[in-house]
Amino acid sequence: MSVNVKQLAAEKAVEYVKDGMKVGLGTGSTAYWAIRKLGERVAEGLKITAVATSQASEDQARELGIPLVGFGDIDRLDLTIDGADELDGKLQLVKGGGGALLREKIVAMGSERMIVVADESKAVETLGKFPLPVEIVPFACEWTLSDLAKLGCEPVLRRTGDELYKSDNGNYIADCHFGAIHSAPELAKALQGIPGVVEHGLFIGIADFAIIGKSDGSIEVIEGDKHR
Ligand SMILES: O=C[C@H](O)[C@H](O)[C@H](O)COP(=O)(O)O
Repeated sequence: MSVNVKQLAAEKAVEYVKDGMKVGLGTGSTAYWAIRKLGERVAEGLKITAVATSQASEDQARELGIPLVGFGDIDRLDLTIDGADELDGKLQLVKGGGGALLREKIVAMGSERMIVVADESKAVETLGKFPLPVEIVPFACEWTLSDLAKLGCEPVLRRTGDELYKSDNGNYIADCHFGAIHSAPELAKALQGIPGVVEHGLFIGIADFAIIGKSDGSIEVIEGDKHR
């Protein structure tokens, strides 16, 4: 029987959730399994409150009866569990394949701890094979795309069918094909200098550790280089 590596990693991470915790719910096909498991534990009596990083995760949590709170009702979270599109040995991440990077970054940075859950295909030596998602405002997006291209990438506006994709925040996502990213901090700084950029999918020094599910049924833990 083949192992569901995403489920394996996600369910391991949920073991870190304890009674009374305020939890950030990630987005994507791996976070989905974490939310599902949390729903089971809540049904068994686990007492937590949660915030979600996307409409999809919020809907899933609500269906499962996970108690959701507004951001005005809490200041910080204890733990966020979220997926990643790529992660390297320093636990620098590329996120945003599902378009949720802005909310994910707000939630992860407002958490005492962030656990990344992923399958082994996400662990890479050098970031950049997965095009870096960058959330940009629709206003003057052509200029923003041209500023992004000057950083050495080919930016492509994400689409859903014939329509331009819009994030939960009403913004566009530019998928930026940089190739190998040799200095993520330098690139992050340059991206932050572009006025039309709302946020980018590089998560540096944010995650505490990653739980990687492997097809042989084992898990690997990668410790982060957290400096926040
Ligand atoms: O915007 C989406 C998120 O950053 C996801 O956590 C990321 O794309 C990984 O998703 P998945 O677990 O589906 O590969």
